[in-house]
This record gives sequence, C-alpha cells and structure tokens, in this order.
Amino acid sequence: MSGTSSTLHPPADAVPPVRHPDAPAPGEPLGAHYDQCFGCGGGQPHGLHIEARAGEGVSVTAAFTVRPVHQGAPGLAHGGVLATALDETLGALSWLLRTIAVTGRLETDYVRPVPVGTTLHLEAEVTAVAGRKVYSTATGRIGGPDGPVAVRAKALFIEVKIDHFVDHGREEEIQAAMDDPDQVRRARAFEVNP
Ligand SMILES: CCCCCCCC(=O)SCCNC(=O)CCNC(=O)[C@H](O)C(C)(C)COP(=O)(O)OP(=O)(O)OC[C@H]1O[C@@H](n2cnc3c(N)ncnc32)[C@H](O)[C@@H]1OP(=O)(O)O
Repeated sequence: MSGTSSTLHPPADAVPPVRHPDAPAPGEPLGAHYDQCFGCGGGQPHGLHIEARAGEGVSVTAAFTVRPVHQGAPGLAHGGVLATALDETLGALSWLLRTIAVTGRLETDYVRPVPVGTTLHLEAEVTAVAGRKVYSTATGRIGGPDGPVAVRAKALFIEVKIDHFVDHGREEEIQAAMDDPDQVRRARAFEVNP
C-alpha cells in the first residue's frame, strides 16, 4: 500500500464533478481525440490503441491489450506504457466534462505484473473539481473487468484553452491538425463548454 502526495487531495473548496449535458451516453465509444495520439490514435502503429467508452456519471471504461512492442522485461508490459494507459484513460474523462485538460500530476501504483497478451480493463472517474483543477482516479484490472487490480493511479489534470496546443505544439503537426476538418470538429466540441 502506498501514500498519495498532498497535491492530489482535493482542497476544501472542491466540488463534485458535473456531467456535461451533451456528454456521450453511457456505453458510447469515445473514439480517438487525435489520430496520432500514442494512447488512442489509430495512426500510431506501436501505440496503445486504447478504446474508451463513456460510463455513468463522470466516468469512463477502456481496454488496452499489451503487445510485444510494449514490453519492459521479457514477456511483461513496460511500467511507463502502463502509466500511459492510465493517463490516456484519465484523459478521456474530458469528454464527460467537455473541458480540455492536460495531466499535471500522475501517481501510479503497480500492484501486479501485466504479461504480454493481457487485456487491461481500465476504469476512471473524476472525484472532484476545484476551479481549473480536475481530480481523478483510475484502475486497471486483469483477467476481466472484475479481475484483480494490476495498476491504479491518482491524477490532477489542469484545464487549458485550445491555445495551449497551438502555442506549444510543433508547427507541422498543429498545421496538419488545423487542416483536418475532423480534428477541428473534435476540438470545437470541447471549446463550446459554457
Ligand atoms: C486533449 C486531451 C489529451 C489527453 C492526453 C492524455 C493526457 C496527457 O498526457 S496531457 C500531456 C502531458 N501534460 C503536459 O504536457 C502538461 C505540461 N504542463 C503544463 O503545460 C502546465 O504546467 C499546466 C498547463 C499543467 C499548468 O500550467 P498553468 O496553466 O500555468 O497553471 P498553474 O497556474 O501553474 O497551475 C494551476 C493550478 O494547478 C496546480 N498545478 C499545476 N501543475 C501541478 C502539478 N504538477 N502538481 C500539483 N499541482 C499542480 C497549481 O498549483 C495551481 O493551483 P492553484 O490554482 O490552487 O494555485
């Protein structure tokens, strides 16, 4: 058992998360937020290809199957890849809040080794919101959605404007994203948050 750093404890003025009225219905696939995303994009051959679905409240479920390219030790998933799976699943919670947020802090517990070929069944939920700060937790189970926990995480995501990506991303990828009508549509879905 491990502790959690104090910055991952919501402050006294934090409030429960509110599911956006236009959030995808429970069970609905969320799709990739960006085709070139290492976590969810279909355009990354060695990526995790995580498929997330909306859950009840402000929660999501997702699945990630570990492939040989994801190894750390022989036959076992790399810890950084597992952290990516947790991070990506937590990031998908933005679809439920309809805000754009990036990972500020991610703390991960590795409870069981995850062999190649295993499907990691992931769940994540927002636990509290304080201004731009979004507090969330995630678990990854093996052997089925109700199987034993192999990894878990607590995270603090920080809400940002779309300018965060335009200002900091490399020019060629930003331009390609802006030229892609599907990408612009996905970004706008978040920007209209009241
Ligand atoms: C589109 C969705 C994609 C999802 C993909 C999966 C998720 C990802 O992997 S995102 C990529 C990884 N993350 C990043 O690259 C983020 C890099 N960091 C940054 O850009 C900035 O530090 C950023 C935006 C997080 C915060 O900067 P800024 O907007 O200036 O906010 P700032 O004023 O410093 O902080 C806001 C609050 O958050 C807190 N905070 C910020 N970072 C942290 C942190 N690491 N730990 C604890 N608290 C933090 C601050 O203390 C502050 O709290 P308060 O309001 O109480 O004073």
